[in-house]
Amino acid sequence: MTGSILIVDDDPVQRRLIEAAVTKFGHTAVVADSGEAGLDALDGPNARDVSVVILDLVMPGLDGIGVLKAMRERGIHVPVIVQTAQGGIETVVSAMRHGAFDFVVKPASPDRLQASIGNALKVEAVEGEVKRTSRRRGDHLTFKDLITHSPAMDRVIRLGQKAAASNIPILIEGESGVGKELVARAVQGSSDRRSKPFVTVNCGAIPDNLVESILFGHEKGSFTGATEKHSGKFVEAHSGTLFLDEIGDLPLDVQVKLLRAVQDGEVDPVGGRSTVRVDIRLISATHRNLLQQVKDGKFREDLFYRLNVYPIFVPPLRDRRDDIPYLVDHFMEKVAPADPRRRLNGISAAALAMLQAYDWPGNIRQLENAVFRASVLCEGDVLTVEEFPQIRAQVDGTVNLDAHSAPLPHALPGLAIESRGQGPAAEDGIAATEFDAPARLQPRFGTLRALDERGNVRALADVELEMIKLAIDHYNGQMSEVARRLGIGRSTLYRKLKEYGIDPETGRIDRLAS
Ligand SMILES: Nc1ncnc2c1ncn2[C@@H]1O[C@H](COP(=O)(O)OP(=O)(O)OP(=O)(O)O)[C@@H](O)[C@H]1O
Repeated sequence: MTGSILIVDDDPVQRRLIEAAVTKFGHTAVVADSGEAGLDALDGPNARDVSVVILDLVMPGLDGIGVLKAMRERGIHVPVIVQTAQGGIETVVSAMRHGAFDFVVKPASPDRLQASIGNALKVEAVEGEVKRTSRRRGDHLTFKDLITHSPAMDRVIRLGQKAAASNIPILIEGESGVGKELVARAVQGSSDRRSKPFVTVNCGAIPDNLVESILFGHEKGSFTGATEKHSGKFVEAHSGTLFLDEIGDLPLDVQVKLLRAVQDGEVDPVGGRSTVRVDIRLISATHRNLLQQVKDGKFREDLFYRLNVYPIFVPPLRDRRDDIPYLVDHFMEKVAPADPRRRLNGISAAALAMLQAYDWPGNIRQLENAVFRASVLCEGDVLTVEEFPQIRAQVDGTVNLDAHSAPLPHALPGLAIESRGQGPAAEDGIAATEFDAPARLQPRFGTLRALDERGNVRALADVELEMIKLAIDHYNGQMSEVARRLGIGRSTLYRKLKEYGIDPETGRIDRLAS
């Protein structure tokens, strides 16, 4: 299988090396010398038909993570193979969280690169088919489309259903990839506005100087580049729902205008002489702590209270691990080929235990990508730990996978594991009656991995980072105790936390390593 491969790297030597390798494998190479040029090749007027992207992580200007984010915001689903000089686990996590398909450490061996491109092309081919099939379902999502069996999500569904019956502004909070947009769509799909427009704006993805015109519209000639009149997202969403994602990223001056639009139901297009009345249902979402943003002077307090009339918090996947088997089944089903003979029979108990033990920093989006990739690349008839190499690399050593190599004795209700399509229950389409949840594995606390995913000794900095996180967890965030036990001063500890981007409150990494 061959395709057109976009190579995004600021280093000319590296670019040429990859280009030569890609061409040798029989693919067509397209090169871009910056993140911006890479995006341009994928989107907009210069867009080319690209099947796979090979992306450098560290670049001046728009870096690799920035490109991954922008691709997601713009709905570009081309598989991305990330390459970087660092092979630290945090870098892998960061790239995978942002939707990277695979990860190679520079200098990548030709074999590794070829295998990775081959896999990406396979996934790309199936993904196109899945997109076409799922689009047929139409746009009306309801709360029934949310796959969940966890009490933590009951509250979300209850609040969402109630909100759907009114026009009250909703603020959906939760980490990236937890399903905030899905909840917003379910609210719209369960409301009277279901057949009206649902307009999404990702406030974090728009350049600051264009936010105002994109939201409120502009008149022709109102600024350089405004060659046509543009109605703006508020007007587009008239009579329907406007979903403002990443609202915490909105610049302060635009917040003033948003407040007026929310309060008075009127917008002022840039360069326009008159105001335009709009009737919209507003749903905002953020992965940030908006209240903290208010305290830090980054978000207007008056706007916060206007938006936060009805808050809904969507919990991270690690707080609802019971959903994982159901989600895995759902995502496997989504990519399953129509031909029943080519379908997978399920997932092994060990693989499921591993997925349940993992923390999923990229939440459901990351799980969806992992299952998708695993299903397409699986050569057997059951998904095993081998099909989740990136997750395995992170869980290995903290979870005893061998203890879970035996098949699961029973299926979950409505979910067959390692026995799909076999046995009387499955044949009847009836699930096993006895609920025998797969054993939940907790990582063995106090264990640090010494080797990386390629079997080499891990860098000291990575081990140090993990050790600090473990200590914070172990001593419940008591920083004096953490510093004392690690044998360093408090100021050294705080300096290290800053260096690694660890939030002293939570012990979690805020900054993305690259
Ligand atoms: N409960 C669920 N059942 C099935 N699929 C889900 C569920 N929650 C999320 N997903 C899927 O996970 C992916 C991420 O969800 P979504 O885009 O809604 O997350 P988000 O919180 O809005 O992310 P971000 O903050 O990055 O915008 C989507 O493909 C979505 O369909």
